[in-house]
Amino acid sequence: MYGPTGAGKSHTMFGCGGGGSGKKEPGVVYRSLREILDGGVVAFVQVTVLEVYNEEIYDLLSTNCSNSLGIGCPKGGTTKARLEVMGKKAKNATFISGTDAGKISKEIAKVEKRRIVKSTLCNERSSRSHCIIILDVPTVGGRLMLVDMAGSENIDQAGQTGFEAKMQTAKINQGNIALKRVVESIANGDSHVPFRDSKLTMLLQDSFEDDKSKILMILCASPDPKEMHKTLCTLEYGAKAKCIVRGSHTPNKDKNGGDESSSRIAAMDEFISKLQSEKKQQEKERNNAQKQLKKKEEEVAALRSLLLQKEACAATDEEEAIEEKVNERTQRLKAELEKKLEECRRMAEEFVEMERRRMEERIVQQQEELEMMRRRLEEIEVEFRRSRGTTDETSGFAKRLRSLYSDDDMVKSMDLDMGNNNTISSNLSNVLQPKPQENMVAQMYPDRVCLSTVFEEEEDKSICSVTTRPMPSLNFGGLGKENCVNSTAGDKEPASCRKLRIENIFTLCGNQRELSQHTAKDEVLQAKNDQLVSYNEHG
Ligand SMILES: Nc1ncnc2c1ncn2[C@@H]1O[C@H](COP(=O)(O)OP(=O)(O)OP(=O)(O)O)[C@@H](O)[C@H]1O
Repeated sequence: MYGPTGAGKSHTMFGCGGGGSGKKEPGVVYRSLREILDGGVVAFVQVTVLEVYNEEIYDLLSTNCSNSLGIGCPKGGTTKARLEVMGKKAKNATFISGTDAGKISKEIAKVEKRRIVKSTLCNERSSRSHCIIILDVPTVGGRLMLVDMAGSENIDQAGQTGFEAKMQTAKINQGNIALKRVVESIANGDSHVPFRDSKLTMLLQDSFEDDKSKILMILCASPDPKEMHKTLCTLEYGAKAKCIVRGSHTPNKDKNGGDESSSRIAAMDEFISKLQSEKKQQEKERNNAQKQLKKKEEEVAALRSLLLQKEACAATDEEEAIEEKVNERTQRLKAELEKKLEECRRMAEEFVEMERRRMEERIVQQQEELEMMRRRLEEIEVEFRRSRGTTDETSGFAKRLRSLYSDDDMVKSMDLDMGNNNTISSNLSNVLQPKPQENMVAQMYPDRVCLSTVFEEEEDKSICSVTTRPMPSLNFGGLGKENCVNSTAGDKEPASCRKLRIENIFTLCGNQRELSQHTAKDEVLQAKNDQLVSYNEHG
């Protein structure tokens, strides 16, 4: 029983509510006795009650007062026998025996009152001694030692004054401190355990050293909050006592002749097995932790793969969006291209229509000009006939022109009917003769009239062209105007001159197509003539 003063050690040990076995609340001593004797198995016990006070052992059951001490004797005045310690036991200790738990309890209750108590500031009946009740059961060879320790206390807190009182408190604490050292030494595995530092530890040595013994420590703590620090110290002491591995630290020579090494080895084996069990537990926890870690890693991997899938989907969506934009833009550009093409087509049609209108206007204009030219020729012819004194209007060049242009075909304007070219030629010859009247007409219309006659010798045809337009850019090629006007069919003029005239005629008429065709035809004929001449010359 361990704890600070006033915590309830004596109350737990002996109970309260009356003396002997008749207590309403019996303590551990009476309960144990009843359990041993009333259990039906064991019918006999020997009880010894000892008190350790000031490092002396007193027999509370002895009535011999020879060794009695005056100090601290209960009111009853009964002296207590002081005992010597022999080995680990009190020599000549008195015991009471019996099989009746009630009677024994009453005797114990009597001697309980013989314990030395004193009123302190902490406890009105503070035990000043350690009380040891030893229950021997010879029939089974067992022993139960119940120890009610004196309260560990602070001298100042206990209000102790005077030298003797302080010495008494110091002695009490000596037993407590010695027991504390023994417990710590055993717990630490020291080779030396200080059992002999106090009488209390000497009497308890068997209990600590016997491998078969069991030690139960009851810690008492005060409910007073002011005693908190004491309660903590008490708990620390109890925790230290729990670490005791009995039998491994103290020499033990058992009855079978075994030495301490066997018990030490057993203790070591037990310690090793304890460590192994702890290791197994730790490995189990580690395996569980690894499983959880693996599970977490799998979850992380799954989440990563999910993230990658999401990113891939996002990339695909982005590509699709880009492709869709490209398609949309392509469609828009195609539409714009179609629109532009349509616009170009429309512009081309407008241009063609405009050109067609312009050409029509030009044709109309040319027709008007031809008509005007024709009328002018008629006037000239009338003038010419009048100057000659003839009135024949059915012949002549003007008449022929009138018949030719009776229909409005502009193409025929350049393709004169060659079937009657002699007449035309003669008429033209007449018309184009450099006669005084003609000169006169020419003088009258110097920039409006220009006549040119071409005789196609090879085809025996003559082409006559007349124009009343201003001469745009006629090429006379060194030929005098007189030569051009006065040319006849019989004249031997050079081919270049003849070509030049034809070009002039077509230029005047504005028909370049016929000009190119005629020129090409002329060149072909010229080539044939040259071949023929060459053939004749060489036979
Ligand atoms: N559990 C409890 N129920 C009722 N009263 C109790 C209890 N524990 C202790 N007490 C009372 O407290 C007082 C002190 O108890 P007790 O004498 O047992 O303390 P103690 O630890 O033995 O002190 P000390 O070490 O000084 O002897 C006593 O009057 C006791 O009746």
